[in-house]
Amino acid sequence: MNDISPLPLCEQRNQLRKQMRAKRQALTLDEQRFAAQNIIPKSLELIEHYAAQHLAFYLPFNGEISPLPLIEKLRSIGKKIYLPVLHPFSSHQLLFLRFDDKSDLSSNRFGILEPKLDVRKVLPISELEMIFVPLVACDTQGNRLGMGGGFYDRTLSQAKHLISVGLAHQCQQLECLPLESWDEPLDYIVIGNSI
Ligand SMILES: Nc1nc2c(c(=O)[nH]1)N(C=O)[C@@H](CNc1ccc(C(=O)N[C@@H](CCC(=O)O)C(=O)O)cc1)CN2
Ligand SMILES: Nc1ncnc2c1ncn2[C@@H]1O[C@H](COP(=O)(O)OP(=O)(O)OP(=O)(O)O)[C@@H](O)[C@H]1O
Repeated sequence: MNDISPLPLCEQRNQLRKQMRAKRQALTLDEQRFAAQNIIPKSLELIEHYAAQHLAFYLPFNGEISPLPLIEKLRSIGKKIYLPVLHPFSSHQLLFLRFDDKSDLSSNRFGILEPKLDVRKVLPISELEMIFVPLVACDTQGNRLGMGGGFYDRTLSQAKHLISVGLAHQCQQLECLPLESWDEPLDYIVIGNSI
């Protein structure tokens, strides 16, 4: 007998993750460069709209859209930039550390660069104003599928004051994502259009 039962939700999400990770990794260097520039005007508009000074970003890996040209621009106009660091004791929690010219970086257990842990550089999350998040896929309602660790869902559920902005390649946006009860929708998604 054929099994026609639908895949469990977590399996559907894992399959989608795999497909969507492959799509962003297939982008060419030129497409990546174009997209990283393309997100700048809309992101600046949002930041100025909220007059935000303390902004969290991420360092790109695995084909994620790069916020680095945007970060450079923001630093040149005096904004304070923070990056996520895996919490050393509290599993699946993130700390946010100041990122400036003097930041020492090292790879975390996923191979993502992050500032070396230094308690003097940690910003309490209550003082962050906006958070720009990476994603594997998003939908037109602002829902997000990430790498599967639940790091950003936990952060967003603990900091309701944060204005959250997803950064995505065009090929990462779908009509509708399969959602779980703990998923935290984003306030905005900025799409980096392709060439
Ligand atoms: N650039 C960036 N930084 C980020 C995130 C992110 O998605 N992008 N995160 C967002 O949460 C956190 C890290 N979360 C991650 C969760 C899973 C994997 C990952 O590669 N998982 C592998 C299994 C690897 C293993 O278990 O060792 C996989 O799924 O293939 C990477 C990052 C914090 N920093
Ligand atoms: N607010 C929360 N509190 C506790 N556990 C949570 C919370 N949010 C998510 N989780 C747990 O995290 C795990 C992964 O969640 P999910 O697959 O949605 O991660 P993701 O959003 O893709 O990952 P990430 O945010 O790290 O990119 C799930 O097992 C879920 O139960």
